Amino acid sequence: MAMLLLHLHPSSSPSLTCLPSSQSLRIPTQKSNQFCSWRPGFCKQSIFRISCKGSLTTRKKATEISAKASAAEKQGTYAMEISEEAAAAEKEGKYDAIVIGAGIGGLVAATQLAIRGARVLVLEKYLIPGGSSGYYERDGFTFDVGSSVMFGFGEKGSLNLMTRSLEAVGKLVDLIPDPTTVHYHMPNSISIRVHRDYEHFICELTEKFPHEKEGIGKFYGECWKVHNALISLELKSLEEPLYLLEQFVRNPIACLTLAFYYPQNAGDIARKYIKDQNLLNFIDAECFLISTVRAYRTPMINASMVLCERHAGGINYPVGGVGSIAKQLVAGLLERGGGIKYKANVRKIILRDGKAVGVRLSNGTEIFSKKVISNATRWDTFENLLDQDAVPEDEKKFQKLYKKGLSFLSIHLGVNADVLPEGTDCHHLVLEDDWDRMEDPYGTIFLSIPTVLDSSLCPAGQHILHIFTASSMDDWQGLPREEYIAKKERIANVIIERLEKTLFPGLQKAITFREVGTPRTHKRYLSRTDGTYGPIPTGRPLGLLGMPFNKTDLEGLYCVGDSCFPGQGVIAVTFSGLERQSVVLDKGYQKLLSWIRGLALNY
Ligand SMILES: NC(=O)c1ccc[n+]([C@@H]2O[C@H](COP(=O)([O-])OP(=O)(O)OC[C@H]3O[C@@H](n4cnc5c(N)ncnc54)[C@H](O)[C@@H]3O)[C@@H](O)[C@H]2O)c1
Ligand SMILES: CC(C)=CCC/C(C)=C/C=C/C(C)=C/C=C/C(C)=C/C=C/C=C(C)/C=C/C=C(C)/C=C/C=C(\C)CCC=C(C)C
Repeated sequence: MAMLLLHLHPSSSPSLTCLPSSQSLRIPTQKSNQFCSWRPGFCKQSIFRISCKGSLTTRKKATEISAKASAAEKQGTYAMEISEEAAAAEKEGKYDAIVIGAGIGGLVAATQLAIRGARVLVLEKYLIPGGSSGYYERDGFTFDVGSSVMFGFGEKGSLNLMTRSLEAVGKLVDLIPDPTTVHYHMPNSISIRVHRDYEHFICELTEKFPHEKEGIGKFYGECWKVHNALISLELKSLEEPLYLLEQFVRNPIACLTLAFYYPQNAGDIARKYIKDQNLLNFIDAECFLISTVRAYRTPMINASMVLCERHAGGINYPVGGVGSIAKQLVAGLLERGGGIKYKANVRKIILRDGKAVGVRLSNGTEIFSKKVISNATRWDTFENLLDQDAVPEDEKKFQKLYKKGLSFLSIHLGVNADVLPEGTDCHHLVLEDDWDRMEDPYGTIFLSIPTVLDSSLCPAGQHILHIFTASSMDDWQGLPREEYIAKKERIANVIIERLEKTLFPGLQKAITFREVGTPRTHKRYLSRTDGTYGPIPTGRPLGLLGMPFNKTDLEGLYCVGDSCFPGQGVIAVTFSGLERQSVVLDKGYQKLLSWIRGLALNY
């Protein structure tokens, strides 16, 4: 293949059936600022199934493959899944593409290539797919490794990227709609639920800040403007000039709207309309949840996508845990002739005449391909997998604009079910008394309780509490083993005590299972340098302007994942996997994009 062709399958509008039937989703527009007209009864917890166009046989085969993979994994033999086509390609040394890493970004890129007939091999260092969106099993509990708030499974618009990526390989996952995206527990006793129903949420927020009713409407209204523009486009890579041209011709208003907001940040727009410092802090928390920085450093396009899509497509939890998404993508990849090898640690990207032509594994094996796609972070890709003299100038630009965000301390708990009050929400953000601690290590606590939606993830009469909070690798390096373990338990206890005080009296005593991970754990199992959660801007960014796309300045080397446009988040890395590369106007257009990114550097 002289070029990579990656884009969404054209036949991609899934049909959604709600079991039992509930009201259909309403997508508010920016005009919809009618507060307090919300009525209860909307979308009770029901499982809905995304039905795919794939044939029954394909789906049956897929289920069998997933079951086989799960069984192999349990027996510890899940080292390699490779189709006959991929095995033949390996023998002939003829892969079209090697993907380093089976995170969601890597798997989406691999499957999108495979459906276009490319011979693809994914190389994953760990034992199972998914990376941060993986899972692990202990004592009857299925824990999500990281991600748990799932966008991209919506019914309408073009942002249902998860559904469409799965559907492209004939796969489906059963979903449980989350009626509340997140329950905020913030300083000054601010307790706010982000209901799936937009008006219900706006109503609750306005009740807390009645004097800011107009500002609230205007800020969120401007977010809807961006969201409406986003959903009206066919979403593909902005690196494809002909696609962009086509979108501009078809929908000039939407494209101009996006171009207008492209270099802007959510915080500046919020400050145009809102004066109350508590409310501005709350909007910072809304952005922090998705970008781990405050609103003035969060691109307006990303903020709008999240703040609106949670009400439009909604947040939906995959039955069986977040890990089922990666399992299904792998099954689809295998059916489309691709392959995946686990415990395959890529040590170097092999360059010939400045061009990426393959990879070398830690056991010395060399595998060659026409293109290499890295799902490792850009730091890992350019600092570890390539020699320093090979790092292109454009990467240095990226490293000036973005730095590694903090890592996480994560606590996975099993608890007796009766410690949770009735009606407890699935996701919580807790910062009790000081807004200034929001971005600090151990400041804000993220809490996810997936078992309030899917009780199959734990033994009867129990719940899972997945708690995480920012933590720096510097805090954990060079400690002797015993000190390391003691420190883990000490800090975890403080976090658990805070939750006991704020949300769940009696929590300590209700714990039946407990496992604590640190930035060292993240680094080890996710192979992310310093265990970083993802890139954050070094200063005040020009919105999304500085974010690099997939193509790198090294011929044959592409990146996907959260250090590519549009950034952190499972739906964002899915977008990053939907690359399409055309040779038409390629070089000149790439130069133009690089020049645009340069503007962010000079700002
Ligand atoms: N880390 C968390 O706790 C957490 C929590 C919530 C959400 N998330 C989201 O998950 C997203 C990350 O997705 P992603 O697709 O960018 O990446 P990822 O980190 O999920 O996956 C990358 C994969 O590449 C593998 N890998 C890395 N280097 C390798 C090498 N040299 N050889 C072989 N395999 C290698 C890793 O083992 C991992 O499986 C982030 O955007 C983040 O928002 C993460
Ligand atoms: C040429 C140029 C440059 C331009 C032109 C103009 C235009 C046309 C433009 C366009 C654009 C576009 C298309 C864009 C797109 C974008 C997108 C898609 C975006 C997306 C984003 C997403 C995101 C950001 C997401 C995120 C999420 C997240 C991160 C999440 C998270 C979560 C968590 C952390 C959870 C936790 C919580 C608790 C537990 C509480």
